[in-house]
Amino acid sequence: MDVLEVDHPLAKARLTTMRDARTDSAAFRAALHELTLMLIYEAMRDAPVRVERIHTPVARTDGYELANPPLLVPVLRAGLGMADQAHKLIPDAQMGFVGMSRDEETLKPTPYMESLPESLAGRPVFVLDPMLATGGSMKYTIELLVGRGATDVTAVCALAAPEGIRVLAESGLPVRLVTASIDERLNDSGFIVPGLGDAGDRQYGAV
Ligand SMILES: O=P(O)(O)OC[C@H]1O[C@H](OP(=O)(O)OP(=O)(O)O)[C@H](O)[C@@H]1O
Ligand SMILES: O=c1cc[nH]c(=O)[nH]1
Ligand SMILES: [Mg+2]
Repeated sequence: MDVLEVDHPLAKARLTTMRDARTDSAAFRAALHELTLMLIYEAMRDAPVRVERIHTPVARTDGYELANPPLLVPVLRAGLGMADQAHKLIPDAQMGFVGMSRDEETLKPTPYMESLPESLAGRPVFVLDPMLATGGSMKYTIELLVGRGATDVTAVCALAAPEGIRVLAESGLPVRLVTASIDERLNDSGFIVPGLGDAGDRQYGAV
């Protein structure tokens, strides 16, 4: 599996804000918004473009537009904090939604919502979720997408644990990962270490 760790001072600075336990919800959301722009920018680096001739006020030149914009799929709740920013960079993208909540005892994902186009054949898909921990939620989401014909999935995550990366790599699913950091490990409660805590709670409050 291809893994791109976006190792950039600006990404590190936003991630530091998100990690810091003193950061309040508003500042956490703002940092995630800005980090998302950076992750999507890197994730789109090799996206195919269509070339067309245009006129500037001065001369004719080549113009470029995305040949096949990805479907954006935020995983609720925490992925919602990445959705608008990804859409800002890729305004032509369609958006689907998956709702998933991890059982904090078993660490298994419990899906509660799914709103996706019927066929994803031939369409790249970007799954937006700040956290890849055990990998259970992401694997479940990608299986849903593959069930609808997706063959080209990018998981866009602020943080990833080695355990979750291994689960995706060994799944054989057609996925690559773009993340701002591969952290050390999971703790006994399934939280990423050093991590940033619960990404949903830190944005929206504890449920
Ligand atoms: O890799 P995993 O072990 O499956 O954990 C990662 C999942 O946990 C978090 O969601 P959570 O279940 O806390 O839901 P929330 O976004 O509503 O807070 C996170 O946003 C991922 O979806
Ligand atoms: O560290 C973690 C692990 C799973 N989900 C989160 O929000 N944070
Ligand atoms: Mg949560």
